[in-house]
Amino acid sequence: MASPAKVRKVAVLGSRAVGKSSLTVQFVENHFAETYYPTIENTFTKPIRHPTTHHEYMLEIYDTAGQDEYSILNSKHALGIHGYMLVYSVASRASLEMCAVVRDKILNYTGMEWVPLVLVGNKLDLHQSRQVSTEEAQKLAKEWNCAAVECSAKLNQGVAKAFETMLMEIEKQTGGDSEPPKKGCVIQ
Ligand SMILES: Nc1nc2c(ncn2[C@@H]2O[C@H](COP(=O)(O)OP(=O)(O)OP(=O)(O)O)[C@@H](O)[C@H]2O)c(=O)[nH]1
Repeated sequence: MASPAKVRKVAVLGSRAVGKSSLTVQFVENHFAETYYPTIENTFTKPIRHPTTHHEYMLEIYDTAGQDEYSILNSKHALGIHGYMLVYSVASRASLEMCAVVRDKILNYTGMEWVPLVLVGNKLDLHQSRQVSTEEAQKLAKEWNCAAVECSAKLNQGVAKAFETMLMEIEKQTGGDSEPPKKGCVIQ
C-alpha cells in the first residue's frame, strides 16, 4: 500500500481584498467569483506534486481574514505552519507594504530569522492600475531571501505556480522532515 502523502500546512496572509480567498479557491476548486465576501477563516486541502522531485504532498491551506497593522498574529497563523504566502495586489502599493508588516510579525511570533515564504503579487490582470513592478517585488524577495511570484486568480494565471513555489520553499528547508521548524517559544 502506498504511504500517505506528507501534509504541508500553509497560511495565506495579507491585506483585505488582495485576493487571498480567490487565489485559494481558484487553486483548490478551479473557479473565480467577482463578488467580494470578506473571509473569517477557512481551511482547504488539495494534493500537490513537487515540481522537481515529483513527490506527492497534501497541502492544508489556511485562508485568513485580511490583516492590517493592528492585527495580532495568533497561534492559528503560526502553530504548525510550514510556510507562508504573503499576498498583495500589484495594483496596491499599500498592500505590498502590509506584507512587510505581516512578515515582521511572523518572525517575531515564531522567533525565527527565516521562514519559508512566498511573496505573491495577485491581480496581474489589472495592467492599467499597476502600482508595484515585478522588479520591485523581486528585489524585496531577494532581501527577504524568499521567492516572489505574480498571478491572477481571475484569469487562473500563475496560481498553481504560486502554491508549487510555496511547497518548494518549504521543502528547501525541511528536506523531507514533516515537522515545521521550532525555535523560541510559541505562546498559545
Ligand atoms: N481583477 C482581479 N480581481 C481579483 C483577483 N483576485 C481577486 N479579485 C477580486 O478582489 C476582491 C477580493 O477578493 P478576495 O479573494 O475576497 O480577497 P481576500 O484577500 O480574501 O479578502 P479578505 O477575506 O477580506 O481578506 C473580489 O472582488 C475578487 O473578485 C484577480 O486576480 N484579479
